[in-house]
Amino acid sequence: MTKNSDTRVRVGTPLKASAFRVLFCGSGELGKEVVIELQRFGVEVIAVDRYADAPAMQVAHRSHVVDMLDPEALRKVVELERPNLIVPEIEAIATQELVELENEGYQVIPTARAVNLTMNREGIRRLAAEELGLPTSPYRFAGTREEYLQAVCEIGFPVVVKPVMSSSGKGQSTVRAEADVDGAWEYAQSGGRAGKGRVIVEGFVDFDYEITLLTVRHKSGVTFCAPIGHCQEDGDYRESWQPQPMQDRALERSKEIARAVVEDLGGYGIYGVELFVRGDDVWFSEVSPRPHDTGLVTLISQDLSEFAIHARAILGLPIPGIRQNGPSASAVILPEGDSADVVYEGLDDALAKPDTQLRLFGKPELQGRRRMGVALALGTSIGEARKTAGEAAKAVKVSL
Ligand SMILES: Nc1ncnc2c1ncn2[C@@H]1O[C@H](COP(=O)(O)OP(=O)(O)OP(=O)(O)O)[C@@H](O)[C@H]1O
Ligand SMILES: NCC(=O)N[C@@H]1O[C@H](COP(=O)([O-])[O-])[C@@H](O)[C@H]1O
Ligand SMILES: [Mg+2]
Repeated sequence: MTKNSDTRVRVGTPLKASAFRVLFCGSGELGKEVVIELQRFGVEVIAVDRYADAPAMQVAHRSHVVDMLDPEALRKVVELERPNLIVPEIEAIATQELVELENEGYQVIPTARAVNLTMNREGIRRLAAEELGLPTSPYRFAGTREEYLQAVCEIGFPVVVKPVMSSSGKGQSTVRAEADVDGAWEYAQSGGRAGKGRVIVEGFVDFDYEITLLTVRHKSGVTFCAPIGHCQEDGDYRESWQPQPMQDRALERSKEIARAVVEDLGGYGIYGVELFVRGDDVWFSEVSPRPHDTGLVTLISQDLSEFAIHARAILGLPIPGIRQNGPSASAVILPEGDSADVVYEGLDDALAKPDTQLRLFGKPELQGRRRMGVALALGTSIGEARKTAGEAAKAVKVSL
């Protein structure tokens, strides 16, 4: 796919000289769905991750196993493949190297700066709170145990402690009393996606509910999806639903905050803007410069899923409208154990009801607790959709 002088998109043929090549840094479940959407446009896709047979690798044209936190290794694979677009899919990447590559002419989605700032909680939090003046939880950063203890003391219980580079709740804990303080530091040092390092200590926001506002920057402007409500345990999402009922004022405020963030970060693509809501008050929490896990619900809740939207936006294609299909929900399949050959049963029970779908990600290994799939459902109400999705997820039996 190339741009004519009038910027209209032209489609080439994968694996030929005319191919439009997209390289994914990170090849998990979210990338897998975007790869499928790009394949539908005849794009040539290269999937990269830290381990072999990652979900997106299974649907890409080819793949590479690379330590993406190693700048030299990352550069080597980019220079080998010379992609038209580089699409970061996970936060644990040597993002400074992406900045360099962008300076040399590579195009990073949505922009290397957006990826660099959001991969690290310090970058995005300082931008949102200190430069854009958006409301956030109170926070401190700490690089040593002493700084950490000082930060907890200044903010006061309860606090949420997270490694600056982590996601899906890895290394995250809530500290409610003195007895939890040491454990939270140790967990943050061992549980992040990039090893030991700095942490953020956040004051606990006592919200009524939290949302992800999927916000897409595309060639014709900014478009919002209906708000997605979700519930999290141990910092990781368990269930999401759309649309989250909201007062007009809170939704307007959410859109204002999301617009301010994505307009500053720029580029084309979907962003998952995470917000806490209490009454009419809205706090910015964080933002993913790519599809969001809670947005898996859009595989059933919208005519264009967040993955289809991302594919269109990054290719410079129009997104004239997004149809919402009514009350919908997703529930994760989150087994725990150890296996290098997981088997799934009960799919027939899970899919027995109409308006129910499943995705099994095909992850090659389970070590500890890992999201391996998701159940999706439509309903006549959010409550019904959540119940159906939850039952479908439970019906899937995982044997190790
Ligand atoms: N300051 C806070 N006050 C109250 N709850 C919080 C706070 N920070 C985080 N949480 C809760 O923990 C969840 C996960 O936090 P956060 O989004 O920062 O972590 P994450 O590891 O980046 O997760 P993900 O990658 O799934 O988005 C939030 O969705 C929210 O439910
Ligand atoms: N909250 C971020 C998120 O959901 N990211 C998704 O999880 C994958 C990593 O999964 P893994 O830890 O099971 O390898 C990532 O590659 C991405 O698809
Ligand atoms: Mg989050």
